[in-house]
Amino acid sequence: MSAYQREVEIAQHAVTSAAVLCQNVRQGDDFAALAKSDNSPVTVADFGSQAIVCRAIRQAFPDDLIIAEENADALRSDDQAELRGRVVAEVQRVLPGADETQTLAWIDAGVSRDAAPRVWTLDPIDGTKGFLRGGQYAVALGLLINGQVEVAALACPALDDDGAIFWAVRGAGAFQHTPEGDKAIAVTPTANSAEAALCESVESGHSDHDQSAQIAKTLEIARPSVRMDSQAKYAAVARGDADIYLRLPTRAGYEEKIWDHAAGYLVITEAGGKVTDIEGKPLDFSLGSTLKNNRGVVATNGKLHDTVIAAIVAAS
Ligand SMILES: Nc1ncnc2c1ncn2[C@@H]1O[C@H](COP(=O)(O)O)[C@@H](O)[C@H]1OP(=O)(O)O
Ligand SMILES: [Mg+2]
Ligand SMILES: [Mg+2]
Ligand SMILES: [Mg+2]
Repeated sequence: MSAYQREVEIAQHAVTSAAVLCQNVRQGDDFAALAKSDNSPVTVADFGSQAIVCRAIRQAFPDDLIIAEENADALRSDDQAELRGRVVAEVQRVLPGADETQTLAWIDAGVSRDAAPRVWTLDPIDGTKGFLRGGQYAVALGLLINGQVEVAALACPALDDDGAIFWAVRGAGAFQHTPEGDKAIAVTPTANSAEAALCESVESGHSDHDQSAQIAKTLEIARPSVRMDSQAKYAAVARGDADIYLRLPTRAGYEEKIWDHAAGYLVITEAGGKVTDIEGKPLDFSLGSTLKNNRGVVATNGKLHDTVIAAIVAAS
């Protein structure tokens, strides 16, 4: 039996169920968002997805901690009774018999923020803006042991025709789930930056598009950059659809959240690629909920990594 076999099974199953909930919501006629205190959107599906995944982890591994993006505070308020009811109803479609008290408690199982020897990190919907605009989004789950990402499960429900599920275990490879079984995935062999495909966020507030254009020019990249929401970008590089993912800081002081990167990081790394910050430093997942020792993220097929970092240094 391979290491973390049970964790992989639970994680894969959890993100797959959560993806079903998200697609159910997206296929409905109303998935309006609530604005959080930082003005970013959160929907019925973000809450429902977090409930599904946290429940699965709680049941299988009752002692594990979970650092997840959302919490149930807004849902508990009297003036959000309608939203709360819709979240419970969506959870019940996937888990018949779930009640309101349970649903809110499952969501709040994800409120840990500190580092721990064994802690999961969850983005119930990564790319909520993509979810809302009909673009890419992901359900991203990682297991950190002593600050290292050991297990990852990444559901990209809007990728390909029927969605795509990726998973990885440190030291054991990265895989895409298919009806015929799990298929190992690998990054491209591209070593010439002029032939590379670059991807980045749709949101210019999340990653500096002007600077990436300048870097693409330095690298003599001929193709226009592919803009995509969420950790689907990590999946794209991991399976060879793209060669480079740039996330260039737009403002000083923004600390990247671990749930925005842990799963994608392991999937690319295990597919043969490399992930660092914009200075080429390894991402440090050991510091709690943010990557406070890093700035931005650069993910590549590995072969292009040093060239890309040099181009970023030259552009800044
Ligand atoms: N200033 C920022 N720089 C980088 N990422 C950000 C910034 N503000 C929000 N994000 C995060 O970027 C993620 C989406 O990435 P992408 O644009 O690649 O799809 C979201 O999880 C979002 O976090 P949040 O959920 O708190 O809004
Ligand atoms: Mg996110
Ligand atoms: Mg999110
Ligand atoms: Mg969010």
